[in-house]
Order: sequence, then C-alpha cells, then structure tokens
Amino acid sequence: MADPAPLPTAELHLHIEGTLEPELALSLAARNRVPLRFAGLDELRRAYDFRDLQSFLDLYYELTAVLRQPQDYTDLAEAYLARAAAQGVRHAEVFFDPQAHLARGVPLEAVLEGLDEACRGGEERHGVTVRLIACFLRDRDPAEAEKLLPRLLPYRDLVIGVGLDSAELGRPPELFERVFARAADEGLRRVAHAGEEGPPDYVRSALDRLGVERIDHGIRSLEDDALVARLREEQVPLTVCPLSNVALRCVHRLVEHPLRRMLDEGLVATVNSDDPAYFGGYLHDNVVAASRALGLTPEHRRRLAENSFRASFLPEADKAQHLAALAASRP
Ligand code: HPA
Ligand SMILES: [Zn+2]
Repeated sequence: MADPAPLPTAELHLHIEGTLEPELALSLAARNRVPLRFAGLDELRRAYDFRDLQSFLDLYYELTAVLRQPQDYTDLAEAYLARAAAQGVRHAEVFFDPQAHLARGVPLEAVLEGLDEACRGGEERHGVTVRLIACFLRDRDPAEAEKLLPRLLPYRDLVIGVGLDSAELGRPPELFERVFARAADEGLRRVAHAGEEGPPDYVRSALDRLGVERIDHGIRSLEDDALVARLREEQVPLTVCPLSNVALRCVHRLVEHPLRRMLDEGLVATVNSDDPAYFGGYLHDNVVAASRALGLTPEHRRRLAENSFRASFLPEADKAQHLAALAASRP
C-alpha cells in the first residue's frame, strides 16, 4: 500500500538542537573551528546508536558544541522548517535548551537572535508559524532554572512557555515546583517531559505540582489504569514520539508502541519527532512508520492531526482556522 500523504499538523515536541543533521554538524564544526572526535560523516553516523536516553543525551550535548554564533542557530532552525513544511507541519512549538548553550559560554541573546531570525521568516518562507518553549535541564540544579526564568521574560513574544527535559530518572518533576509556579505567575505556558523513562508517578507530579498543560511522551502512563482514566477525563494532551521511543529503547519495537492503544482509550495523543536528526525521521516519517507498524487507519491519522492543533498554544481563532483547513484537506 502507498504511504499516506501528510496532513496539516502542529508539531508540539521538537528539540531544535535535535534537528542537527550530521552534515550540518560537520560543516558548523569547520566554520567555527570546533574540534570533534569523529573523523568524518561515516564515523559520526555510526555514533547514532543509543542504549537509552542518557547515551543519546551524551551525543546530543556533545554536538551542540558546534553551535556558537547567531547564524548557526538560524541555519539550524531554517533547515528544520524546510523539512517540517514538506512533512505537513503548519505550526511548531519548538523546544530549546538555554542552559546547554549558556554552559558553553554562548549568550542567551545570541541563541535567541539566531532562532528569531529563522522563526520570523517561517510563515512567509515555509508556511510554518513558530513559537519557542525554553526547557529547563532537570539533571541540573533547580536554582539555575530559577535564575534563568527572568532572563527569558523579555523574549515572551517568541518564548511562550517553559518545559522540562534531559535525564529523567531520579529527577522527579516536583524538584522544579518553584520555577514552574513563577512561570505560571508570569502567564507562561507549561509542559514537561514525564513518563518517557520515568514512572507514571512523574506524570502525576508534573500535572499536580508543576501544573503542566501537556505531557511530553507520557507513554509509561499506560502502566497505571487510574492515571489513564484521569488523562482521558481531563483530556490532557500527550506529545508522543514513536521513533524516539524505539531509538532510546523505551519501547522494544514499533509494533509494541502504545500509540494506538492511547488513541483507542480516548487519550489526546499527538505524533511528533522529538530529535529527528538522531532518531531517523521527521514528523510525517513518524506517522508513516507508526501507521505501518500499528495499522493506524485514516481516521486515526486525522484524529492525531486534529489533536495537534487542539493541544497547541495557538489562539482559539487560529486553531479554528487550522482545523477548518484540515477538514477541507482530503489527501
Ligand atoms: O527525548 C528527550 N527526553 C529528554 N530530554 C531530551 N532532550 C532532547 N530530547 C530529549
Ligand atoms: Zn523530547
């Protein structure tokens, strides 16, 4: 059977640093004279083989070293927008990791100047609107996140929310209760990675202690019937990333992925690409692979696309426009 065509969709779980393709990593390394331990493209590609979240994060942070100037961030985001647009993405709420850049001596202003340049042109050049979500690194001191928050506020036209990412095990969401409460006071939107490698209780804690409006991943919620019932009742959106879950061995094989069960249980699941340069595919590649492995129907795919706009932080009028365009599209 032919692959399904992409539907207009919002991408809600995408780390801009995770869109760094090996070719771009090498060319930025050369441009900025940053030494890498890989002899060339083939050797670098061979490193994209992960045992778990931590082994991926080690490479992900290592390669961010090539990002130094505003232009590097513009090139990175521009390349993502071109690829995403070709895969049906019409709106993207993009994560970035300020602490990963600050720790290397790259000023927040340089990161945001570069990203802003690409994002502002996103609609005109690619038909994709973009907003940013700044993620706090949960394996670092929560006090660092608390210091960072006020520095994000001058950029709130672009940076509409905060998230929580990086190594999950042993770092429960409640460690970040104070900074998320401050973000809420400032009117920022809130999301958190939870239930990727961590237990279902981390999903509960993200909802109850951080007040998040979406859960990133959340696949381990399925281990807890009471939590599933709550997610269904409260219609909490889950930003699911099937190829990521297999690449990081959170799910053994795609045929065992819980995405279809989530939809059939009435959960507000969406499909996203997480770190597409590392995990083998952009948004529609995830939809196609999950469709094949799980036998998703055209109705499932339409629901995923509808869920993505409903779960987005777009103003209601824009959501309605996207949903109307989706309803009119009959690929
Ligand atoms: O999938 C992820 N999980 C946690 N942290 C991350 N940072 C980039 N990608 C991820
Ligand atoms: Zn992620």
